Amino acid sequence: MVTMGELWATLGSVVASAMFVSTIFKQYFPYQLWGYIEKYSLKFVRFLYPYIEIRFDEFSGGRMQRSEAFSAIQNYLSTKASLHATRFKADFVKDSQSLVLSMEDREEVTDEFEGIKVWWVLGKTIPRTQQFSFYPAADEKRFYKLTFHKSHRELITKSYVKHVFDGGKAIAVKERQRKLFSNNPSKNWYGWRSTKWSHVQFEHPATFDTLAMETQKKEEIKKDLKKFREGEEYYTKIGKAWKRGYLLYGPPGTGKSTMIAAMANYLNYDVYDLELTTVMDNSELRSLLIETTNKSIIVIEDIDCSLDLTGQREKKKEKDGDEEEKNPIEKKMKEDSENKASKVTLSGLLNFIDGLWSACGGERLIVFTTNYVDKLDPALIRRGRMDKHIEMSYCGFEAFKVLAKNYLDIDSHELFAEVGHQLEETNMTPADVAENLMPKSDEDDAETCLKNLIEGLKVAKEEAIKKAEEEARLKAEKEEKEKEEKAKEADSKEENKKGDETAANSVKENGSIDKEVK
Ligand SMILES: Nc1ncnc2c1ncn2[C@@H]1O[C@H](COP(=O)(O)OP(=O)(O)OP(=O)(O)O)[C@@H](O)[C@H]1O
Ligand SMILES: [Mg+2]
Repeated sequence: MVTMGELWATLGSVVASAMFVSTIFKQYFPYQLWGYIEKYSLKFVRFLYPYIEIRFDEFSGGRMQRSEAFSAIQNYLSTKASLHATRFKADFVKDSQSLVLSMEDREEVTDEFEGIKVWWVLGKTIPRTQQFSFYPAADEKRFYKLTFHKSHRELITKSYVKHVFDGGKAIAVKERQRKLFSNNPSKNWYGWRSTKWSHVQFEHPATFDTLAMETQKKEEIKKDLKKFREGEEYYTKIGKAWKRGYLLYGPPGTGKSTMIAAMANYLNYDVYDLELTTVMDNSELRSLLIETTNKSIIVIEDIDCSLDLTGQREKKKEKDGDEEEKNPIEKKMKEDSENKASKVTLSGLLNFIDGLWSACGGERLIVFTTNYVDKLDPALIRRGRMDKHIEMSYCGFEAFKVLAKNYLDIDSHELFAEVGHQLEETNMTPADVAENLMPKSDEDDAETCLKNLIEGLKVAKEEAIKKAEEEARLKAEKEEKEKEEKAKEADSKEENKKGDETAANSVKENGSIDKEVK
């Protein structure tokens, strides 16, 4: 079989002869004939070299954006290169567990598609300008060159190239290291290499298997997520942006943050942890959200604390208004501190969730968490914005069984019945159950841990009873006070009434005396 090297050697001699012939022609033939000669010599070369070349540059659109095609080809060829090439660049990905080999510069890789052979070469061009550069590598322009026989033009340009892109993208999804992004304060957004989001590798061990929750509820959430992930066509069909809002609510320690991690692991998505208190205003919020990538979960934790959802800021300003004129220096200081505080508003957030943001990109989940669902504005959590509401509640027996399996590696035990009975009577968060179940030393076995939990549940129950009694006492006291106050009020009203009547009577009497006098 002819290799590309041999082909080039043949071509080299043909080109040399052609150049020699062309020099002779230029000397002895008139200028008008050159056009014809060039045309026919090109045809001749094409006849001798029946191959087509396609070049895929690394950067398209200036140097700003790395070409998607280049990355896809790189991924696709990383699997082929390990079979054919002899020189590689090696890299570890995914926690140093798998080695990725990619082609070295100018290395040739052959591939076959439906019995047709094609050649790939990684090339680079170095600019000829003699400029001094701090980053010489940044001036190089790399590209992949695909060569194939011209008789397969149709098949290669349509089917094969698509096959390579799809294959490359699938590998990227599989090999991708997921990231946890946090937003930078806007004062750090500008300057060399600064970004709006910083990231670290996302490596949270939580999964739906380890999440303590009723099985039925868990399955429902998993199905919902799966439907979303595979729903590109469906969302296009119904004319809706490919986004979905989740609201997780429940007391602290019931697993809201853990659920987000499990979701990200299940979907294989990146996580953007959006800290709203460092976002100055709605336009900053917009530019942050626009920079998020697809296949991601955007998380806003404790939404009730990060946003002024009750309009209290407005009220506070009104109250301060009276004092403004009294102390101008204080007023200025107050203004400065207010200017520094976040001015993201509910309407800004809402506009973005279902307004403009819908137009850019898809495949994004937005998850809000709160401990107090009642505090949230109904406008924020209506379906369409927050499509799915999930209540994370106190630990039930099913959730306990998951924790027992996670922490003690047991599916059943004679003490389970007692734990179940106690859980029915006491509200304990999965976080507290987990803490009680965790072995505190090497000597602690499953039985000791379960006994600890039962003890913990009993204590919690007693405390809850005491708290309820205390609350009832306070309530009764308050009611008693209110009653007394009402009685007092009624008394004073009665007295006032009586006073008024006496006065009216005396006026009447005076009037009749006056008449008599007349
Ligand atoms: N449902 C659960 N399943 C498994 N582990 C849980 C669950 N709930 C809580 N935990 C454990 O408790 C810890 C705290 O839970 P998590 O941070 O998810 O609670 P949260 O609901 O986000 O609380 P907060 O409202 O305070 O943010 C977790 O690290 C996890 O180990
Ligand atoms: Mg949390």
